[in-house]
Amino acid sequence: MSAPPALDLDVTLRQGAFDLVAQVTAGRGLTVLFGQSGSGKSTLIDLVAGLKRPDRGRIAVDGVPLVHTAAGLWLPPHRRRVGYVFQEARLLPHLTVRQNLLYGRWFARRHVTAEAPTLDSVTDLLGIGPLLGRRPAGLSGGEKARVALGRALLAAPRILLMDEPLAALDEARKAEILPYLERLRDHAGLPILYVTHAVAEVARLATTVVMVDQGRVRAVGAPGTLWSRPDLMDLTGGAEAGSLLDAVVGGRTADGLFHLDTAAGRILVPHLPPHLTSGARTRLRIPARDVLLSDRAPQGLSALNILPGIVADVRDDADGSRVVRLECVGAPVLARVTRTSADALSITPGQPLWAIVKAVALDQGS
Ligand SMILES: Nc1ncnc2c1ncn2[C@@H]1O[C@H](COP(=O)(O)OP(=O)(O)OP(=O)(O)O)[C@@H](O)[C@H]1O
Repeated sequence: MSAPPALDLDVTLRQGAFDLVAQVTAGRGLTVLFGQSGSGKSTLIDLVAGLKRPDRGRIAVDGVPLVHTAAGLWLPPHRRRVGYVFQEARLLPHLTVRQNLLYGRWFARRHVTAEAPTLDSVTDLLGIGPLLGRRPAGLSGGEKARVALGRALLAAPRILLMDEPLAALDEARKAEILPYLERLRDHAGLPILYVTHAVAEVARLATTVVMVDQGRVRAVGAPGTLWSRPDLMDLTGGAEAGSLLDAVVGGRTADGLFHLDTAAGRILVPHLPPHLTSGARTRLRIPARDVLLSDRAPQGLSALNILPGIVADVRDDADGSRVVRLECVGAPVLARVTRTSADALSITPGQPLWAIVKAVALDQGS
């Protein structure tokens, strides 16, 4: 028998004028709930945590039912074994970091198994050993966030819920936390449901994305797939929209450029953040407005990255431009061009074109 999904949710809820009808099945790894303000992301998290009750439906985590309205089942929050990390750390100010961490463990005392994380393993994973004797008031925002994460992990949850955990931090603190979130995703063996508005966090962290729109789930899939769908551009970023490509860091060219191998072809970049060494996996963003199109193989251009492809979709965008989805070998690349340029190339599905990539964004890590 195959393992049950990490999260299986099928609920309806009416709160005030807002109507939520959602079905979400998430596997392991980190699932991002992405959508505009007021679309229902926090409500979904609160339903899993038990802070809200659905009018109808069921929620199960790792095959364990938490809610099943038809069967009269509703587990209260403290019996769900769900770890919730809020935007603000909510540490207990009179306790040291060690005592705050063990406070999380105290709640889990009845279900701590041999596999449950220990104080040492969590301290190592999050790099908070040097903070153990300190009190929250003296910690930076990033340090507090890591302690709050540690406390949630020590409660041995079945799933970790994170509602915009980085929103209150400045860019430097965000960059400090992101590598720990990656380690958590890759090594803690715990499904994570993560709310964010930030495409940079999706690019860096998401295994799967659930697009939430006005109380409905509009699409579910890998970030690269969803960010290349022109029909989702109203949610994926409008003018800022672009493709997300999975990449593996390769070697360097004779003149010092770094290779990034993607399914769409090899991309060359002049710089890489230091944590991206050969063999590392990353995701790069190619803004659609930074892609030019040509109907013949460009010659004598200074651009480094030219990807051949076939037009899969072309549509008008609200701002008067045209968005073209090009299938480049094994991955799609979006280009935003003016209608005049699109007409000059008479772009139609099936046509071969070359994408000239002017800029590639790599999210900086530590
Ligand atoms: N207790 C409540 N009573 C009535 N309406 C509510 C209640 N809680 C939330 N809402 C409404 O439900 C909708 C969804 O809210 P929710 O907080 O889930 O959105 P969100 O996608 O998380 O938004 P944001 O990104 O701004 O945090 C909003 O229109 C909100 O005003």
